[in-house]
Amino acid sequence: MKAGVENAQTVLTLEDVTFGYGGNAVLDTISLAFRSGEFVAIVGPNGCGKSTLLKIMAGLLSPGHGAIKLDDRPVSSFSRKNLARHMAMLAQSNEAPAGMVVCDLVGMGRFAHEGWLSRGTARDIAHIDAAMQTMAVTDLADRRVGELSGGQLQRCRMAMALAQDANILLLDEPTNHLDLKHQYALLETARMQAATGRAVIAVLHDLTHASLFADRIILMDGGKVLADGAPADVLTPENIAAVYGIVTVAKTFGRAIVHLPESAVE
Ligand SMILES: Nc1ncnc2c1ncn2[C@@H]1O[C@H](COP(=O)(O)OP(=O)(O)OP(=O)(O)O)[C@@H](O)[C@H]1O
Repeated sequence: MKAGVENAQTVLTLEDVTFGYGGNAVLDTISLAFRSGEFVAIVGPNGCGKSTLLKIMAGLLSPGHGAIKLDDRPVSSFSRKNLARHMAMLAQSNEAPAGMVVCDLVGMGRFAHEGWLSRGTARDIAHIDAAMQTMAVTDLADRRVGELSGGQLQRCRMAMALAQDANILLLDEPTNHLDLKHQYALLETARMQAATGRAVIAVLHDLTHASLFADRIILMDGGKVLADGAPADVLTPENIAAVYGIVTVAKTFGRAIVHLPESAVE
């Protein structure tokens, strides 16, 4: 565990969660606990159930069996608005209202905090401004969403999630559409969010990024958790071969673990 999060508390738990779409089983008896102050990367091959797991955590899907608890209370017992005060999710889908201007899109992140008489308060505006600055989209504030590039939109959507000011951040492939600089900036932002005590749980495909930025990696395969722990313990060539079916050579650069195809290494 990182320095500074010794007092970390378990904020989200999954107990024996199973889920399937129709008759097709996707998640198989998954039990996990997430703590405040940790940045957890969920990795694994296409179709292994990562996004489904995130949607289950967010209460967007109900498990067939098992329980999901937020601060020891079933997620299903929270109203959507109350849940949004605790959890923000950056979904994989890039859909957003094309005619809306960026500052209003980011402002949608504040809906959980707004009451009938307290809409657009100074506090809301401060959170919106801070989130836009963090994601370097302030200069896009008056642009229409439909006119943005893919990367610009992704950064605005992340700003919306940050504006929500929730204790748990669920990020589904957050670096999608981003260039290298903005990929690193987003992952650094995610790490900083964890450093302030939030639980950050991100689905990532780039294992090097996961090793570089995450405190803990959950490796999934076929709807199950194959490994869960520190990056160096999870991202072994044995685990990569078992899950992705490729033979790799692992090189380390500081925290970063890079898996290169064995056939391409001299
Ligand atoms: N709405 C849906 N209806 C039916 N099947 C679905 C639905 N969404 C996902 N699936 C199936 O569930 C399985 C897990 O999908 P999921 O999106 O969770 O995987 P993933 O690990 O996030 O994949 P990727 O890395 O490709 O994004 C896949 O076989 C997928 O085809």
